Amino acid sequence: MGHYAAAVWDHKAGIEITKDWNGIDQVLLRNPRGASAKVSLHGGQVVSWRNDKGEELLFTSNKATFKHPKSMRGGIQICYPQFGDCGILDQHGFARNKIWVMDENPPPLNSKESLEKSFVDLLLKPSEEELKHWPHSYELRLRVSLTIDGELTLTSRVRNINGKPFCFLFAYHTYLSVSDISEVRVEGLETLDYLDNLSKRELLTEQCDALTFESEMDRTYLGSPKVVAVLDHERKRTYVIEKDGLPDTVVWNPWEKKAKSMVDFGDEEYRSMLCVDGAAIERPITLKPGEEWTGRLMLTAVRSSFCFDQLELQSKGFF
Ligand SMILES: O=P(O)(O)OC[C@H]1O[C@@H](O)[C@H](O)[C@@H](O)[C@@H]1O
Repeated sequence: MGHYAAAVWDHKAGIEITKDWNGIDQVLLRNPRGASAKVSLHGGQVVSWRNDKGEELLFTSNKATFKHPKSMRGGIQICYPQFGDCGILDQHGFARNKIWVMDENPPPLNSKESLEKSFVDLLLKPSEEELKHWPHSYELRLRVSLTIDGELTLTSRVRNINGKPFCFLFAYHTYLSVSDISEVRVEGLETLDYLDNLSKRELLTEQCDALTFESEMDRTYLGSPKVVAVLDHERKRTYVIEKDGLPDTVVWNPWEKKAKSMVDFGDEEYRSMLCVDGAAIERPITLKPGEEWTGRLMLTAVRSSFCFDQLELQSKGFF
């Protein structure tokens, strides 16, 4: 890291503001090695994450619509304050459909945080109109940062501004780009209990050594470990997904039949994506007035070969 002086590469130096097709601001984060990430004020959604070779690591559907207020199919969506359809709000809550605001003078989140990353802070607060539907005063601060190694970190802080205690669920709905779903294996979820969302959230226990995919899957793994790995053999790439404050992991692939029923998703696109979401779903988070919650997701994409990925995962503390 030595020769990238903090003064040359601070969080502002690596930032560019662009507009999307609807004129809504997007923030492009870049690092000196050529990796990048793009975050939209529409939904606070990460719409792109590229490595230093310019390869896109997140999936976006070719049929995705970029029309406010509908969220875009792909990237990383913020699901808050509801996950799925269990609640009074629209599926996955309202955060992914709102226009967020960029904080021009973001505070330091903690003293240990290095400036040698480019980052942006987006804010979401309820309007008077929104308080009629969900009467809780909150501030949601999302920090998206990109390091010199191309690691992408999303840190969300929810604060109860005043009033009464409230509860919420949260998920980083993360669409990973994969070569072919039949070549993919997820490690770290073996032996865990999960809710099967395809059979009325029935509680089951994972029996397989590693997850592989042959049909539709929609599961919430409970009390999952801090690190989960998604291995893509054909592309020789391993995604390492690390999380804090997010006890659950959702794994979703719509497969053929559901893909055909989704208007903003191609019939065959289920082959090239997999959603693995760090989440807090089983136990709602409760905040008393003035309290704050933090949930963090760190994504790394490493080159893997049969032996090498063992070493990489080891160095990440996976084994
Ligand atoms: O179509 P949406 O609202 O973006 O949701 C997509 C999927 O998101 C997943 O996280 C859920 O587990 C699935 O049940 C859901 O179908």
